[in-house]
Amino acid sequence: MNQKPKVIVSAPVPPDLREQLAERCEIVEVPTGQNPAEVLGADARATIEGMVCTVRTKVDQALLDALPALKVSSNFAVGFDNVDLAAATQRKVLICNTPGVLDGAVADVTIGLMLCLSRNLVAGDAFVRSGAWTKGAFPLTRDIRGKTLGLLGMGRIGRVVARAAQAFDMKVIYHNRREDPQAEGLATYVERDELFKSSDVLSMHIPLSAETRHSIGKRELSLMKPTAYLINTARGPVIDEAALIDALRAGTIAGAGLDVMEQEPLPADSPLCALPNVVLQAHVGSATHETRRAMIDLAVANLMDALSGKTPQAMVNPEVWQARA
Ligand SMILES: O=CC(=O)O
Repeated sequence: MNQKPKVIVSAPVPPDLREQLAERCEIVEVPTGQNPAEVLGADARATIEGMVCTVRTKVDQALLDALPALKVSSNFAVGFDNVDLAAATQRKVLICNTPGVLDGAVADVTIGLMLCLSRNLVAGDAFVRSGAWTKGAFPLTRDIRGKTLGLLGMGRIGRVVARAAQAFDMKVIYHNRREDPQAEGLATYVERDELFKSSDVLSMHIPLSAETRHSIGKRELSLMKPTAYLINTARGPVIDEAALIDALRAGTIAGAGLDVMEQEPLPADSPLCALPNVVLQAHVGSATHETRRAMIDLAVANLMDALSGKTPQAMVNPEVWQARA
């Protein structure tokens, strides 16, 4: 009888799914976010063929060196900025992720942040609770209806946000590396600077990479309208946070809604926490019971498929798979 392949589980896999995985693989537990190279001894690591992990696991050169038999690493996330993709591809380690199943949940948080900012809903809650309402009316806010929503990045999530914005009668514009035929009828392509200049609400839907890190800085922020809001549900480091804090303090832009930051978890002494024109969330774009279940189902299916020779549904570096065939 063939031995079951050994896999690291370093993600919240629910018991029923864990049972299915255990029928096909030998599970080696690594607490979520801990480095398998530090948790496991060299003997245990030597025969690991697969891994399912969160973005808190850095799949870098050092970890790849520590897992010499690794064939597949399956991210419990759509983002894969935790992975040194060039190193993984060079070592023929297949990287999988969870696109598609979280688009609606992330889009919902994007729209939620937009409404919180434009209608000042978070401050409104505090206003009522504190009794301030008994002393006077809450200040007027701003409509989003008829305004322009700009999307930087027009992938799956951007398209769901664009569709949702139609229900608010918003004009949607976008900028991508190239014009996207799938955006036709949903949003109008504009040049990058035009996106910053024309948006009343500007939302980030780009992945984090060497190219996009700090790609929104002082220059981009200075192009924006002083009445505009910036929303980030993608990855914190795509924005130069120091420049954003300066812009928020100076009133270069009206406010920001951030589900992601440069440092996560965000410490309470971050200047962001002291800014009244910011709405913060704890990186919860995909954090619903339904969506997280769909994500872990897909992440584990990707892992089991890759180890059993079946083409996984979602591969980040499919060239590794093709080269194996
Ligand atoms: O941030 C969440 C993800 O990348 O899935």
